[in-house]
Amino acid sequence: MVEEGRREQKLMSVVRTEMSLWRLYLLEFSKRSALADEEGNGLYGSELETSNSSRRLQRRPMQRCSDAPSQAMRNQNFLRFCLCRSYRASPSSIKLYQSVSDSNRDSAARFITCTGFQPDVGMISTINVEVVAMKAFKTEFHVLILGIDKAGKTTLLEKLKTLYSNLEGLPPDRIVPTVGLNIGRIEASNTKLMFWDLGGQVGLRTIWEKYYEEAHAIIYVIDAACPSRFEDSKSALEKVLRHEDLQGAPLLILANKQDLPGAVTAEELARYLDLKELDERLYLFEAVSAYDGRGIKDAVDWLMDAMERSRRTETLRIRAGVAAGPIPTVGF
Ligand SMILES: Nc1nc2c(ncn2[C@@H]2O[C@H](COP(=O)(O)OP(=O)(O)OP(=O)(O)O)[C@@H](O)[C@H]2O)c(=O)[nH]1
Ligand SMILES: [Mg+2]
Repeated sequence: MVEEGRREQKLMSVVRTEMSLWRLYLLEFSKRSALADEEGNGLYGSELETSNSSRRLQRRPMQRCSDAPSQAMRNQNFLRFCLCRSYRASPSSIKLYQSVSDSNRDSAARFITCTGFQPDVGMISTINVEVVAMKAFKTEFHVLILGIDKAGKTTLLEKLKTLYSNLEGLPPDRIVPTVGLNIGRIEASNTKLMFWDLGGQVGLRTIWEKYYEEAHAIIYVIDAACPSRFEDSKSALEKVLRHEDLQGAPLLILANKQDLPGAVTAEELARYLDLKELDERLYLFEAVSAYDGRGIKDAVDWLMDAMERSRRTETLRIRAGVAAGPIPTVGF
């Protein structure tokens, strides 16, 4: 009892504001979901309901208050936001439901029940959260690394492996021009990324488009220290951007080889390329060196964020059949 009282006290000190309350739940939530994720599964609500904090809160009587709908909406939005951050999922792949029906249980989607308690307005509410794309949380993002020959694509891929995995990537002096495809897998901030690095020689560029449909994003590498090849880089990139299979794919343009004295900056490169095909695509120019690694982490951070926000990611998820689910209920 004393132990329980202490727990309650501790809980209530955390539950001072709505924000901290939700953080508490999400802590619980993410711990358990992460466990389940390792087995490739999500969680059912009942599993979460057995957690101490949830059980404690659920015992309180249900009440309603006058501004319940707006509070509920605020909660939902905040919860959705937190889930997006926690799982790097896109907001629309997370749907909140009023209740979990038996038919839902049969679906591939998993349910997680969180109990919400708002001390400020004295309202207790139960939100059943269906994370429709539970599997999608562990979806691998496919990133195409493109660019003309000798831009430094494979060197970049090997550097990414060194920076983001336990494997030491190949040193630059062991890298040869790419004829087929190099694949690299890394995990950054709980997100899995798979890179496809293709050969950039003229005769090999026709193969690029075979990978477009499945790609979440493109990294386009340019040798920033070699202005004589900018024109070739620009026209190859424009062709990539015109391809309809890459519609909406976020684009990260890397001004590589910054360790070399003559390398132009990302801004100079952007000015030079003067791309007209960007439309509403998310894009960024970033100065990097695949040799010494500068700029790479910032570039990868941006890329992950862009892929999460990108509508294309959602489209690919839907195509893979993971985002299908019942119609969400708004408010409760
Ligand atoms: N100084 C410097 N050299 C680099 C850098 N990145 C790549 N290189 C060199 O540029 C040359 C081409 O690098 P690769 O990684 O093979 O280029 P690639 O784009 O994969 O070329 P393809 O496979 O033919 O399309 C090699 O000599 C690399 O050592 C860099 O950041 N700085
Ligand atoms: Mg290569």
